[in-house]
Amino acid sequence: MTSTSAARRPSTESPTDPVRLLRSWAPGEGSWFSGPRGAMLTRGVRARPSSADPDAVLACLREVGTRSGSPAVAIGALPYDATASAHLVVPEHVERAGPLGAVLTAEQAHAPVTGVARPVPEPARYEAMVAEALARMEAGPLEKVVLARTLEVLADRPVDTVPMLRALARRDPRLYLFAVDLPPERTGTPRTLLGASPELLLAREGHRVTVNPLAGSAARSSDPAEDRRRGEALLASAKDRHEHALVVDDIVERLRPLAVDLEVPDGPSLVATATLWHLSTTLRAHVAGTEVSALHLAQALHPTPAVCGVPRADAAAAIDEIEPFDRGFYTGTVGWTDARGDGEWVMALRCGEVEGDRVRLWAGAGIVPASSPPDELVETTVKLRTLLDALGLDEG
Ligand SMILES: C=C(O[C@H]1C=CC=C(C(=O)O)[C@@H]1O)C(=O)O
Repeated sequence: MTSTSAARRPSTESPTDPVRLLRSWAPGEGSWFSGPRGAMLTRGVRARPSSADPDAVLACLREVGTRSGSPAVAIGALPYDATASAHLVVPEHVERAGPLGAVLTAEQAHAPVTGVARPVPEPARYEAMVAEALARMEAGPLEKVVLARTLEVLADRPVDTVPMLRALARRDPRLYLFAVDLPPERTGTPRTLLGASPELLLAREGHRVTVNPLAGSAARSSDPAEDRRRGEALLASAKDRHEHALVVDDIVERLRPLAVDLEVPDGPSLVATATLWHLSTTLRAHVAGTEVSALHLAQALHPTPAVCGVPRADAAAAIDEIEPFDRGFYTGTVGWTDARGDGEWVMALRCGEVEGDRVRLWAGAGIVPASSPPDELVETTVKLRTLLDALGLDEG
């Protein structure tokens, strides 16, 4: 563990206005995380855990807590590839508030970003990637794989992440909104991972554990009757229910050795974001003691088949071989964990990495034998809109 100056005292955690809190987020100064359980703004760096190993993080949090006399939190992001470097910090200040709710609707839209967005791979190549995954499924043990594509945006000026986060909050404040400073990669330019994810990997509150996988998606419609029809069709779709069940089964198998009283609903239900319907299952369980922290549980589940596939090793190999880019933190997990073992970790989806005038956006789709390449391309295009709209860019 490395420590930085403790010149500023940590704030005590007090109830506060979530909108005021959101408006005080500034890139380079700390991180933002919010969802249905509340919002968190952090500032400064008190310590950096030496690794993302959950025991090392818990030990670091307990040491910082003892030294500072107040409960410590670690916040950050873990990459898709568990062998790549995680980014976790123990902030100097943590301020919490209730959920954002529908409170930013009156806020002014910001000036759109202008620039060019280059798809990597090209859309036709993405369809070929899906076709290749389908061929692998016919030939071998692969049952499901999530394949992604990216948009590389080059803006005509440095991109301001403050209005982007506010735009995400305005559009759908109930999602998991995050903005995490990442260590600079090129020429010291600050990097921010920013997103509006609908998917909770795991929350631990005391002994209670909640897991909420999503898999199976359909684009929404502006016509209410058609919108409802699409939601109902998704709920009835054998292809999407299968894609979803593979995720739930994998989570149940990995959670069972770590938790008790596991409750698994009989079937999925529908949830909606501004652009998509998803199949959703909320699983609940209990864990004993603080030794199995939210971070332990998140790492035990990650990467679920909502972002990787089944069997995991075959899907990971297919992703490695078929996708022409490094996922970085996309399809990793973003969140926080504290010294009591509580925490929330969400899937890093509907997100982008902003670095000066460059933004990289990602979106993926779960491929199962009944998938069709053009439909999966459309699904990724709809998913990319979340961040494109936050940027104010038309391309997609
Ligand atoms: C991989 C993504 O979504 C996952 C989460 C929800 C639904 C999904 C789907 O229907 O394919 C994906 O598994 C993404 O948004 O980039």
